[in-house]
Amino acid sequence: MSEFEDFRAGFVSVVGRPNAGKSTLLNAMVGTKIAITADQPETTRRVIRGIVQLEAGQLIVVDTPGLHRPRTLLGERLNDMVGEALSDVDAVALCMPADEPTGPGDRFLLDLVKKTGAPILAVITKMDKVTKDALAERIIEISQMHEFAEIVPVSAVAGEQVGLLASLLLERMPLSPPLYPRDSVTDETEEDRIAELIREAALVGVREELPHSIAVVVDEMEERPRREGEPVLAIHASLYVERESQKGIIIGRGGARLKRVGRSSRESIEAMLGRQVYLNLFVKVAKDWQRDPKLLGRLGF
Ligand SMILES: Nc1nc2c(ncn2[C@@H]2O[C@H](COP(=O)(O)OP(=O)(O)OP(=O)(O)O)[C@@H](O)[C@H]2O)c(=O)[nH]1
Repeated sequence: MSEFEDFRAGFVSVVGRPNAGKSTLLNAMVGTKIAITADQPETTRRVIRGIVQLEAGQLIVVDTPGLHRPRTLLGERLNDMVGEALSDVDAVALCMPADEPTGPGDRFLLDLVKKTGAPILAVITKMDKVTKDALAERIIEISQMHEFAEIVPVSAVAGEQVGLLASLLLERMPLSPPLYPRDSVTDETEEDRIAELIREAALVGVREELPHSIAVVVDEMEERPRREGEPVLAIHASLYVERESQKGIIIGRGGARLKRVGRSSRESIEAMLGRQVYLNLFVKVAKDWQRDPKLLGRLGF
């Protein structure tokens, strides 16, 4: 009998309108921080795979950028990524918040994911935000939308029913040996994850169009020997904005804001890597990068 005879492994697409709680759910399922979260909608830019390692199998979770009407080339690319993320999945988790009624965005997404032919599980996110009665009503409302494979209320923040959701998804995965090493949590590179942590820190408290103008690239990482103890990891990263005026906002009076961003991203990078790092952040202007195909490519889109 082979080691993985009853093992299941497959791909799950997590979809939902902006701010539905997809990234928080993904992090809770994986058990570590893979996707960054923020209060502003449309924080998620790239398709991130988180790998949920379970006793009896592996869920490769694809996090999709919130669907929205494309206004820029970046917007169009994001929507293309949603299409790619949806092809060839074994199950879809359609996230809808408990504290907001069903809207046209949810129905649009439902029609889109129906085309995959994969089982669709309705996930009612943020259940901690509503009363039991309100949740019961929301379940009824969602059950009338479509014949879902399951309707699962969860709270990623409180960790409620996240494990149940994972096992309901796993039941729908094909029998397969592990698709990724048993100890990996993502297929993102370390550089990408570091850049995302810096972007997350830079997003705190910024408003209007600025969040979409920020991109982060890790330029270089080097081991720096020290006279005593372990070497320190030096990270050089560039934080791009689209206009000179935005540079001032990011840097802040006397560099105070940039210092805060540097400190908090260094702390989260150290927590992720479990070691001390030295972070060197540069703020640069890449004029209108969201509309410039060459710059988009260079910034990793
Ligand atoms: N109370 C509560 N808040 C939650 C829960 N899950 C997510 N949130 C909050 O909802 C907001 C949006 O969460 P995200 O996970 O970034 O949402 P998203 O769907 O990935 O958003 P996009 O990147 O816009 O697609 C954040 O402020 C989260 O803290 C939950 O279970 N309970």
